[in-house]
Amino acid sequence: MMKSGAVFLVGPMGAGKSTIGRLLAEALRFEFCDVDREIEERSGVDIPWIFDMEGEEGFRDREESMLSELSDGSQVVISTGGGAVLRSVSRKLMVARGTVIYLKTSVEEQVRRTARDRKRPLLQNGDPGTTLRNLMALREPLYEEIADYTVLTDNRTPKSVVQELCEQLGASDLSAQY
Ligand SMILES: Nc1ncnc2c1ncn2[C@@H]1O[C@H](COP(=O)(O)OP(=O)(O)O)[C@@H](O)[C@H]1O
Ligand SMILES: O=C(O)C1=C[C@@H](OP(=O)(O)O)[C@@H](O)[C@H](O)C1
Ligand SMILES: [Mg+2]
Repeated sequence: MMKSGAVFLVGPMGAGKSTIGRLLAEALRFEFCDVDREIEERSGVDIPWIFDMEGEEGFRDREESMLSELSDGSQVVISTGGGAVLRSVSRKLMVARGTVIYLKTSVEEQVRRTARDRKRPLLQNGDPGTTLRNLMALREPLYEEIADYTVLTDNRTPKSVVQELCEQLGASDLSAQY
């Protein structure tokens, strides 16, 4: 069942957080926010630019404060970026403010889904498979630590993931219409 407050999607790059967040919000008739897109829209610069000019820690500062600002309400689905769980302040905030869903995805699938995208600075140097495997080793314990629900996304359409989420959240009537 859903706690009161927001619904947070966490998981690695390519898990489908941005895609599934939008669809889940439609199905639940909630608002939708993507932390990365909000940062870009409000600052007028893109994420690669922020990483270049301010470094990863500069981006993490922006991410932490945007997550806090966006999640101060209910009936909202919030898609985070893959590294949002790195800050303990953000992990505590998500646990306190709502329901956390971990979209679990194999590294092989993450590689396939991110292959054509040049907008993820952490994947622009070196072998993406190696990078994603190393990031998962560090981050998966953090996703697992805060998740209320874990859903596997390999070999599934976004629609089928959304359907399962609606059922887990106790909104299966809406997922049926959807
Ligand atoms: N369940 C899925 N099955 C197949 N492709 C998916 C699935 N979820 C997302 N995708 C695709 O993978 C890519 C990355 O998805 P995205 O939502 O940006 O992931 P994230 O926000 O977790 O990094 C997009 O091209 C999207 O269309
Ligand atoms: O894993 C990460 O550290 C990042 C993931 C990206 O979001 P997605 O997970 O939506 O790709 C974005 O926040 C930034 O490029 C950093
Ligand atoms: Mg995303």
